[in-house]
Amino acid sequence: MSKKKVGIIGATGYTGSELVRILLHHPEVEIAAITSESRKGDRFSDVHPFFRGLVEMQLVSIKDIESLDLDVVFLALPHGVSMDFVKDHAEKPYPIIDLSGDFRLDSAGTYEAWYNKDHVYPKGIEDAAYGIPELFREEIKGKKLVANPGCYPTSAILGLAPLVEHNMVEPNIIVDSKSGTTGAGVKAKAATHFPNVNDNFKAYSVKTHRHTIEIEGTLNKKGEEDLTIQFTPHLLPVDRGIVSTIYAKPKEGVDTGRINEVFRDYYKDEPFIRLTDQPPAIKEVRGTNFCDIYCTYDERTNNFITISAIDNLVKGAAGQAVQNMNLLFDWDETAGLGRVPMNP
Ligand SMILES: NC(=O)C1=CN([C@@H]2O[C@H](COP(=O)(O)OP(=O)(O)OC[C@H]3O[C@@H](n4cnc5c(N)ncnc54)[C@H](OP(=O)(O)O)[C@@H]3O)[C@@H](O)[C@H]2O)C=CC1
Ligand SMILES: CC(=O)N[C@@H](CCC(=O)OP(=O)(O)O)C(=O)O
Repeated sequence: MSKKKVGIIGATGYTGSELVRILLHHPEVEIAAITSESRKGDRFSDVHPFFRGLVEMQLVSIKDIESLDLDVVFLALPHGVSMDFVKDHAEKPYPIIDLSGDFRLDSAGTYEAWYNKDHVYPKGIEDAAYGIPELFREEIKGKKLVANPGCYPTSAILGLAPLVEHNMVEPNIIVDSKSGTTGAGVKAKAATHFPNVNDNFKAYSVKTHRHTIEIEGTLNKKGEEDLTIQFTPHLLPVDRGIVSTIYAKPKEGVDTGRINEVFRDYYKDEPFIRLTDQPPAIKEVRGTNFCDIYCTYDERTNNFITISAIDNLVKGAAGQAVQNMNLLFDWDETAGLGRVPMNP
């Protein structure tokens, strides 16, 4: 069987180059096009020198992909830009896996409220499946459009889903997350400038981060009552990795001693979820599609505590996108993703 042809749109950024890194060793695909508007005509390895001798192909413009007969397209574009692409290419035969936030929420109104931007293609929101395979495997299969989740939401949702789906927790939940700076993208900005991040640590977007609604909206599809998430992101002085620490009160009458059994059962056949007996570390998942989760109950404070760790560029973005592609094509879900974490 010939390999499927993949297009990667927006590959001068971090998730685009991470997609190339993963797909280079995927047994079922060949990379047919890598696009950039700002660097078209340059070699991919000129933009990302760590690919020298490995990927020497030329970057092309989005308008050049039409002649290539692609089988699947990944969008590694900023939100607000992806939706234009999806609108213009909705009738093409290939499925699109969008890494931006443009199709993750439940309506154009919700999007406009949290992103301060008009949505140009609300039909895409109706058509898209939310791409966390562990929770929405059946909905993702056969879709033309997958809304790949945000990095913080991936870590929070996977750390909470078993408790929410088993109706074990009160609806007010605290999610306290810390991310490496690649989460902010490749463009230079003051917030991620070396002296502002190095040897430093701070919270940002308190009460207002757009991932709050993504976490709430997604978990509400799984639970019996609507949740309110107090989500606070923090910036870590590391390049990649996210740890989320989650606090939830058990519902009256819940058998709190069952928490480990509930998580074990919920994730029993999941190749990328590893339940840990101590709090996980970002270096234990670095470069991989794993989400490591620790869960416990604190009798003194009457809190469930779960702690999850992912690599924001892999399970939080490109790796999960490849996992979604594997589902769409009915391939082994782990194809191309079998890596050992890079530690130290
Ligand atoms: N970084 C992360 O950890 C995660 C990111 N995401 C999402 O994935 C998408 C890609 O993220 P990431 O790779 O970090 O982003 P980057 O900012 O690193 O890269 C975005 C790419 O999009 C292209 N682009 C096209 N049009 C525009 C435009 N108008 N403004 C800016 N860039 C443009 C650029 O390439 P060129 O101009 O050369 O064509 C650029 O390389 C985003 O929507 C992000 O929110 C999701 C989960 C995690
Ligand atoms: C550290 C950092 O800045 N992280 C980004 C989130 C990255 C991500 O997942 O973004 P999307 O939902 O836009 O895809 C932020 O807080 O905006």
